[in-house]
Amino acid sequence: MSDVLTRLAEVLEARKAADPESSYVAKLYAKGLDAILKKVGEEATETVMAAKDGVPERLVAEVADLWFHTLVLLVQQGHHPDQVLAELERRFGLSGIEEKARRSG
Ligand SMILES: N=c1c2ncn([C@@H]3O[C@H](COP(=O)(O)OP(=O)(O)OP(=O)(O)O)[C@@H](O)[C@H]3O)c2ncn1[C@@H]1O[C@H](COP(=O)(O)O)[C@@H](O)[C@H]1O
Repeated sequence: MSDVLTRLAEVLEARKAADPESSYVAKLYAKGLDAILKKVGEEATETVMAAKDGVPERLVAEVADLWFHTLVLLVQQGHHPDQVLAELERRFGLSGIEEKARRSG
C-alpha cells in the first residue's frame, strides 16, 4: 500500500537478526517490549508538546518519530503496517459508503 512503509517494515524485520551494537532498532528489540512502549509514550508526549508549541516543522518531525516507533512496535509484535493501512482503508470505505448514501438519500 505504501512503498516507504513496506520497505521500512522489511528493514525493521531484518533488524531482528542484527547485532544490537550495530543498529538502533536491534538495540531497542534487545531491550524488549517495555523499552519500545516507553519510546512510543515519549514520542506521543513530544508530539503533543510540538503541537502546543505551534512549530509546524517540529510537529512533522515528532509525528515521524511517533509513527516510526509504532512501526517498531508492530513489527516486534509480529504484525505488518499493511494491516493498519487495511484497517484504515476499511473504515474509510465504510464512511465513504455512508457518505454516498447520505448524499443520494
Ligand atoms: N526512521 C528511523 C528513525 N526515526 C527515528 N529514529 C531514532 O529514534 C530516536 C528518537 O528518539 P529521541 O527523539 O528520544 O532521541 P534520542 O534521545 O536520540 O533517543 P534515544 O537514543 O534516547 O532512544 C533517535 O535515536 C532517532 O535516530 C530512527 N531510527 C532509525 N530509522 C530508520 O530505521 C531503519 C533502521 O535503523 P537502524 O536500526 O539504526 O539501522 C533505518 O532505515 C533508519 O533510517
